[in-house]
Amino acid sequence: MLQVTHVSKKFKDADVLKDVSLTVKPGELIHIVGINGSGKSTLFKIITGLLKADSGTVSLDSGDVIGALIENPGFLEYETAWDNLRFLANVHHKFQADKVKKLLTDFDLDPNSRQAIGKYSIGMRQKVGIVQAIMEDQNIILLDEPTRGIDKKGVKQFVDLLERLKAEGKAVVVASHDDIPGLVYDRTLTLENGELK
Ligand SMILES: Nc1ncnc2c1ncn2[C@@H]1O[C@H](COP(=O)(O)OP(=O)(O)OP(=O)(O)O)[C@@H](O)[C@H]1O
Repeated sequence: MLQVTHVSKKFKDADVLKDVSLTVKPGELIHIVGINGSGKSTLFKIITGLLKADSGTVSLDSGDVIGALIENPGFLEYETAWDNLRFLANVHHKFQADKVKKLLTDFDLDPNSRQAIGKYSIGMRQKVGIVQAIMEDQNIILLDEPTRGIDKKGVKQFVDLLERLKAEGKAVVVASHDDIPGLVYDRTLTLENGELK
């Protein structure tokens, strides 16, 4: 279980997050809606430890592992999607080839492609970014504008994927500025003027 308690963050004089609290339980699918610049990425960066909050806490249960797609996923541009995913998972000694193959194929990406990821379209990169956020059986998954650049068929595949994750008891938080067609959430919260309600 993820618990964000009274988190605040300022950049210079701007209050980006003001006393934000959020609890995410296993199997929950949560939507955080907010316009560009409302602080969605900042919140995810604080949850993952990339940024430090000015005050407040983030806590996880023992055994919780966070997977995240934040902003534009960074990859080794001259390497293939497969080699990028293998590299990332090997950092944790957890590369599951069969699983990665299935996740890529489910998104109409070719696991055997020799194309460098630098030549992928934005939507294709997003798909690989989503795969890296879940391929190690992470149980708390944070996805920032996950469907950016993804076509209609890919969005449907994404919705199916989230339903499967939910059925497996994974918690997913999707941050986006608009609705993702077909996606039904357990809860929708709005991030506005630094407040999450
Ligand atoms: N490192 C930083 N230093 C200064 N200001 C920052 C920094 N990171 C973010 N900001 C500012 O904080 C605000 C929130 O940014 P953030 O990226 O969290 O918004 P967002 O909701 O994710 O936006 P988008 O939907 O455009 O990705 C913005 O005004 C941004 O300019």
